[in-house]
Amino acid sequence: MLLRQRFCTKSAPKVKTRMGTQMSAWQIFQYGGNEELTQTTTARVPNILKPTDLLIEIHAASVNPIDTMMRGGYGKAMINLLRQGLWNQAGGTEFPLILGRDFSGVVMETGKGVTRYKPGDEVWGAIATQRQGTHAQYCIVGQSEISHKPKSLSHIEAASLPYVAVTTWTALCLVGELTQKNAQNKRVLIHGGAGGLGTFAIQLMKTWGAEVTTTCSTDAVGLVQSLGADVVIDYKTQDVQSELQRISGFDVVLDPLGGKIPSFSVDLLKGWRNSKYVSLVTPVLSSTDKFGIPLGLLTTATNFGTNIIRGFINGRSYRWALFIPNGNALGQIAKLVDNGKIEPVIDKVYTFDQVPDAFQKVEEKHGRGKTVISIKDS
Ligand SMILES: NC(=O)C1=CN([C@@H]2O[C@H](COP(=O)(O)OP(=O)(O)OC[C@H]3O[C@@H](n4cnc5c(N)ncnc54)[C@H](OP(=O)(O)O)[C@@H]3O)[C@@H](O)[C@H]2O)C=CC1
Repeated sequence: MLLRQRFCTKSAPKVKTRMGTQMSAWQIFQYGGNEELTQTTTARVPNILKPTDLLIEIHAASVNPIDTMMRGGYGKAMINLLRQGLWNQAGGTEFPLILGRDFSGVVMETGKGVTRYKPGDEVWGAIATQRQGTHAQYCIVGQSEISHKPKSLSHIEAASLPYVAVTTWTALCLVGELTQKNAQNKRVLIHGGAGGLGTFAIQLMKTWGAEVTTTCSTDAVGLVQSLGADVVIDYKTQDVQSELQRISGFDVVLDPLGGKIPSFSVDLLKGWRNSKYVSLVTPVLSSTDKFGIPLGLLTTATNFGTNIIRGFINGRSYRWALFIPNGNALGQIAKLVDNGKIEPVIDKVYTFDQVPDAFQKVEEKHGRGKTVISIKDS
């Protein structure tokens, strides 16, 4: 495990114009398993289509559970609906599809409406699901999806954070309504503390003065304690239900694991105290895949409504959160990183040729921090 391991930061290359019309990338041509991942050196370098878009040279990217799920077709009904606009502009189609949702890299070209960045700037970002992904030499991003990268991190270190950081921000801050000002002494339960998302969420909450309880396996207890977790429950050796019920009364519960979290978790919240259970496993994408968009949305709304009513009955609130690109949040997180408040936790770094191995690792679902792909320096 590379906790805060230092990698050389290379100075930004001289940027004048795009390097060529073809690039290396990992693509899929149909949904399926790892065997669908195809490496090419002749993918088309994407074009800037909107004035607020930028062309990025990617130095490093991470692999997230969403990449392995999208490889299998998860969310395709909704994501393809969102992609229609891009297809109309670029004349593209669903395949070949490049996976990968975050990156650290360098700005190569900017659209006319880009005001905050210029060629040569080092940036990081987590991009919308309908865009072509970041497991490639270049990608197109919108200026609202990125910020300047933390100066204190190498590209490999930086690439480990954007997707999990922005998702955590959405879940705990936008949906869970925690802020730097009000989080002090709040009691927060973070399930799955050893994974990519958990390792970031623990650090953010500790930086803001919350009291953090987390669950993880035996071998990860030391890791989550080193990140600041106040109470650690080892779900392999301890009775999670009785331990959590003993200390219950949480202001916010973050549930990234959905069905793996026992239903009693909702009852661990403080009653009648504006407490919130935030789940990162929403049925919206799986329901629309299964039933089509109208019926899938209806099923989701019914499910959501049931949980809201349940929340009203006991004064607690049940909410879902989804990744939403957020360059402003990344800018604030970059400052926390440069101030030494948050550190990247990297499980393993793979070369660009080893992308299928990186997918396999993430698919095993036993992350201890993040899985990163080195692209520029591979
Ligand atoms: N809605 C959204 O937009 C998003 C949702 N997510 C969700 O968050 C989940 C986690 O993401 P991420 O952290 O990146 O994934 P990782 O694969 O990095 O981590 C998953 C972690 O969960 C732990 N875990 C599994 N079961 C339990 C359990 N019963 N109790 C405690 N810990 C457990 C694993 O540890 P161990 O090896 O000990 O089992 C592992 O450390 C994803 O699977 C996805 O469902 C993530 C990002 C966006």
